[in-house]
Amino acid sequence: MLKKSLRSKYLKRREEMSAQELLDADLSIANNLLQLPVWKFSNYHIFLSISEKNEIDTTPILSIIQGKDKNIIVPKMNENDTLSNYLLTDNTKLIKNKWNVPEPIDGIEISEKKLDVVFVPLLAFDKTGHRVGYGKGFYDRFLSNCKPDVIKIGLSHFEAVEKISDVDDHDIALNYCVTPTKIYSFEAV
Ligand SMILES: Nc1nc2c(c(=O)[nH]1)N(C=O)[C@@H](CNc1ccc(C(=O)N[C@@H](CCC(=O)O)C(=O)O)cc1)CN2
Ligand SMILES: Nc1ncnc2c1ncn2[C@@H]1O[C@H](COP(=O)(O)OP(=O)(O)OP(=O)(O)O)[C@@H](O)[C@H]1O
Repeated sequence: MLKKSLRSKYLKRREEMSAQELLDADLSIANNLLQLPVWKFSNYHIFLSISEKNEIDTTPILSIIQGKDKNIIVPKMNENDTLSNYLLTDNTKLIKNKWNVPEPIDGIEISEKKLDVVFVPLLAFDKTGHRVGYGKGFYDRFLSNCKPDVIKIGLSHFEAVEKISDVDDHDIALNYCVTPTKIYSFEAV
């Protein structure tokens, strides 16, 4: 399927989820993440959710990472469709930007090269680990600046589609994708 049709199909599926379904999904995903072999590192990058768009609420995952005493780094959108990344501390003030993404106002900026694990938002993904987002290429651009062995973990409400047919050279595949019921590992692909 083409990215454009996947985008509209999965935005709609998400809109149709009930509050209880969303809550269950968030907790199951956080719980499944504990099984991944990714917890020995220091620097974990995670998006803060757009609740208005029924995104996976990353709050339970934040608690897990905090509980493990790791550094948490969160993105801030720039005008030119790039991301800057800031350390999340007790003092970090978060404000929703015009797309309803909670973001730090300022703080300690962290280089992409320091990140060990990145949790990636998505609308749909396929069996080879390619993903579709909102379509501005933020994450493809950001991931291309991370170190080559950064671990990329997609978080998805829904299971994999067979194939995204218009994958291009910019698209960076995930290492894992976690859904409420399954852990996909793309290491061998
Ligand atoms: N929580 C969260 N943070 C994230 C992402 C994400 O998917 N989720 N992103 C993942 O990449 C980036 C933000 N991506 C975005 C891409 C497009 C639009 C946007 O333009 N939205 C319009 C509809 C589309 C349009 O008009 O072109 C809108 O909401 O009105 C907003 C954010 C960075 N931070
Ligand atoms: N590394 C990059 N450098 C320059 N342009 C890029 C890069 N990655 C992606 N793009 C451009 O960004 C646009 C959107 O890409 P794509 O459709 O893959 O977005 P997406 O992955 O769905 O969105 P997002 O990453 O924001 O969730 C495309 O025109 C693509 O060419």
